[in-house]
Amino acid sequence: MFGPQMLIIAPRKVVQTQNIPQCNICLVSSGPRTLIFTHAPLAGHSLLFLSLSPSTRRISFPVSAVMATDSNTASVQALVELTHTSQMQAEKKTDDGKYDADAIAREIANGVDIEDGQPNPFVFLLTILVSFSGFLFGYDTGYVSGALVAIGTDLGREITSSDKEFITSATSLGALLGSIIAGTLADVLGRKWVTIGANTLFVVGAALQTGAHTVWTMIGGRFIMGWGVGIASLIAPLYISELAPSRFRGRLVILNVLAITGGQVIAYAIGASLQSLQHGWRLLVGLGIIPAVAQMIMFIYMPETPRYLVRRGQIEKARHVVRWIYSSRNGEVDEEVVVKKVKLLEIYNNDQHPEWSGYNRFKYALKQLYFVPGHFRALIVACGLQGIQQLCGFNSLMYFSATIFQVVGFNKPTAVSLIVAGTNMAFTILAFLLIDIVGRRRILLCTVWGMSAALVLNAVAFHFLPPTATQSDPWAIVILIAMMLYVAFYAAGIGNVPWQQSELFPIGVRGLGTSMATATNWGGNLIIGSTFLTMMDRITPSGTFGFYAGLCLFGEVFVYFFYPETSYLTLEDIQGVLKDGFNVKRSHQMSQEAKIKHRASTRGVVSFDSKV
Ligand SMILES: O[C@H]1[C@H](O)[C@@H](O)[C@H](O)[C@@H](O)[C@H]1O
Repeated sequence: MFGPQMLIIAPRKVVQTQNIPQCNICLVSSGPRTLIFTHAPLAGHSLLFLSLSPSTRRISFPVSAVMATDSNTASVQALVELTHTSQMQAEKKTDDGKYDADAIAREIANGVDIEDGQPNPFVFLLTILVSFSGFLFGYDTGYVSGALVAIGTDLGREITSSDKEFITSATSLGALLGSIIAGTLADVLGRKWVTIGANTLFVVGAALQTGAHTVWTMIGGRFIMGWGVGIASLIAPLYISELAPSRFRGRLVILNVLAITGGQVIAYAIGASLQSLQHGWRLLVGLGIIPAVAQMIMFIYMPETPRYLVRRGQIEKARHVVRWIYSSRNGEVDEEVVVKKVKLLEIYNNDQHPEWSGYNRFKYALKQLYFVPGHFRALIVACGLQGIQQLCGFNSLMYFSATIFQVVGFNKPTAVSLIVAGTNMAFTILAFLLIDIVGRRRILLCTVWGMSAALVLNAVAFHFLPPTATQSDPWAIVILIAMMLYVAFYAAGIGNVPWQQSELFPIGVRGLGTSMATATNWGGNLIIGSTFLTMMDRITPSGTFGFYAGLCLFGEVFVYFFYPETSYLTLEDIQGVLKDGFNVKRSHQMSQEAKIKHRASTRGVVSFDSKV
């Protein structure tokens, strides 16, 4: 039962208060949480408490004070409206003038987070459609190794090693540039139209390569396609995380990574099967046009994300999308809950300067990103994780595993590479199953050290590998096992967690912040892709893998000190966590609380916070 004895709640720190006499309410902000106190004496109890913390807004009780906090008037206004609705509900009286306990219970139940319900299958469908971008990212970065060995003299002459390097890195360079502008474009044009634009680049780039008869046309095609890859690699996780209910967000973002790794496996497999077909590589490249066109057409009918719509002041449209996302399987949805959800989005995502030009917005966001401590912390975490993902050296395997396995003495190096790509995909599925249950931080802490250990084993095995080794040499087998262990640890953790990057940034700087992080990813990719073979040559394979092992250890330390737990927290909660520090401990506690609450509420028990 719901009783006042459950309401022992006190804000730890009142940051700022402000009177809103006409509304008779009080908002008190304590760290990432905002508490609202309203004036509505309830059957002998003087306190009504409504916690608006995104993770705890499920309680409503009377209070006597009238104060408010928030320098943002629009936010306060939205909170005020929200409180009014709740207050009116809570004040329902029975015929004899007493407060209606059932009505109050209903109000409390109404306070149960919209996020606790089952999202509509439509969310999964949208995620799958968005993940076509991930597939294209994987396919287009994956097919190059197969295409390079099959091109022969089709580009007018025998291609040299440096041609190969240019053809490979043109995409990484294009992706780096594309990712730099993608975030700002997404903020100005919207997530949907930028995705459609990326598809156009995929199609133009692939068409150019398919019909290429010179090395430079091929490089040009790869470069244009690279812009599409860079933009898509940012937009897809951004779109998904702005759309997903918080407790599914991790998994839904991983669906996109699964599509990346799936695209890589398919590109490897098609590449291997078309190897003996004359001009087969043209078909391999051209096939990439099909998913790009399909996604382009489907995206015309896709909605924008509710957070973007709210930011643009399109509230009715935002409600419409929220209705879709949270309606039950038979299409029912509680309208009041929808209104509340959109109001909450307004509080955190409202655009304070709708009249600003794109340039002014960019300038303002840039300043905010670097000078608002919470935003800058988000940037450090997002870029740090993306840097670790690439500098751990994984893509040297993706791009050159066939070469490595050839050196080791395997007869069918391309087939062995397919094992690497397959392991990558299989363990991404494991991450998909575990991420929201285990948590992003814990999954990284458990896997990054494993990558380091596997790399050390690899380095040792290379050291003892005889120069004339064959695939039956024990050290060759150790190398294969070490590589697979390394890939498994990578795919279960750092291969996908950095793509959760959008959740770290508030909407005002989300586009720019994710751009910087994605550019860090592609910058790292470019560095690894263009130095790996030289490093193997200059400092030996053992030195190269030993170096990557050291970088992984550094990554483990970074995660330990700087990466807060974000699973089960709403995007708005996460930004609160980073406001006054990295708050690793607090985030862990909040995440646990949110998880427990979710479990309690899905079992029909309403749980209350005793600590705020
Ligand atoms: O998350 C992806 C995935 O791990 C891919 O396999 C890898 O090639 C990409 O670089 C990475 O961003």
